[in-house]
Amino acid sequence: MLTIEQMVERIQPLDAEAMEGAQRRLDSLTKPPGSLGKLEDLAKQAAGITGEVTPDLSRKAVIVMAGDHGVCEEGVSAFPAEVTPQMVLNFLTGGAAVNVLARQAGADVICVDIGVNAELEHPGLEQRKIRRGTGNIARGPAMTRAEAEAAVRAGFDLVAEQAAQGVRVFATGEMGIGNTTPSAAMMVALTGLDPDLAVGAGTGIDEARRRHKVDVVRRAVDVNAPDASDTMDVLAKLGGLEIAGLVGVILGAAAHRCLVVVDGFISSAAALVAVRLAPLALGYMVGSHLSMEQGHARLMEATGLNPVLHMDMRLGEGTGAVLTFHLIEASQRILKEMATFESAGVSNK
Ligand SMILES: O=C(O)c1ccc[n+]([C@@H]2O[C@H](COP(=O)([O-])O)[C@@H](O)[C@H]2O)c1
Ligand SMILES: Cc1cc2nc[nH]c2cc1C
Repeated sequence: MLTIEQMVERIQPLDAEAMEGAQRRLDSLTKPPGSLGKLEDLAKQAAGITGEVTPDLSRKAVIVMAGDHGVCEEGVSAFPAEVTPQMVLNFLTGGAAVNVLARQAGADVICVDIGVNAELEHPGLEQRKIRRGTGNIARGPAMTRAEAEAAVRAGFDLVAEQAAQGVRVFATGEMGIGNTTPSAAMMVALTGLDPDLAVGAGTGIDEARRRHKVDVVRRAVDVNAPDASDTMDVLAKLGGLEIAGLVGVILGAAAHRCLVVVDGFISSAAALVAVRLAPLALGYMVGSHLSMEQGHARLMEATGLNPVLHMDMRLGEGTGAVLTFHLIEASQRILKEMATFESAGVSNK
């Protein structure tokens, strides 16, 4: 059983030699140097991550972590908490948005019950429940430190299993009614940002309810008084089980030299925790889209991620990250299929 420190120690810097090889290959292709912009960055990053200039990135998976939130009793979401287990069944029968987009991208959907407040049974469900939902963060801690560590470990171990089966590209997905509240609370605790700028409309609350949610976030940070220099303390006191699970997914992907595409607001809160625990993990992450959730741009900036897509989405589930799989595939095809100046007989300057 790995400790958080042992997971972090397994993360190595990107392979500079492979990145230089990818740069040389890109510069030999029939285009002005750098003219494919972020597609070139993605190709170089994939080389640095895998250690190969033209890696096999055909196996892709989105890991959808599901968990419930005690803070829902404060009236912070536009939807009732029952939607979390209901949507888990929808993921398992293939009817959710992420299922559709993953089918199109040729990616597996792995649905994980890490903290749903219901007993769920389905042959396709990854059962890794730590507890049935978190405590209400407006009144006390979300979970114990041991529970937070167990949830991180669950995500790390799942990625280890998938990487052993050949998956090289992961997307972070989540489902949890109420989870924009703990995400905003963690962001406030870790960055010192004004809660009014971190709290957004989530599933679609009106401005009066958003102001109430700002107050709930303020109370959560005051009541729990997490130590901002102790990232696991912030995660345990203010986080969520699916958020902690995604921290493990990100650390696991980095430790196993896989790409991990970070989805929207909640996934980015997990990414911020992951970079605070393991700064080297940032090199393994790919920013996907800029969510409509207020605070996402600042959260990505605090994490060091850049969004490649601006699609006005705010669904979660990993939908924006799975869309970004197409751009990763595009960058690989450029590396592998374009003619070189030499092969095509095109003058290079
Ligand atoms: O990914 C995002 O940027 C995002 C923004 C707003 C809402 N969500 C999703 O909506 C749920 C959380 O919203 P809420 O209002 O219940 O806190 C949860 O299931 C998330 O997957 C996701
Ligand atoms: C229906 C529904 C689907 C979702 N998927 C992710 N968060 C969600 C929230 C709701 C309410």
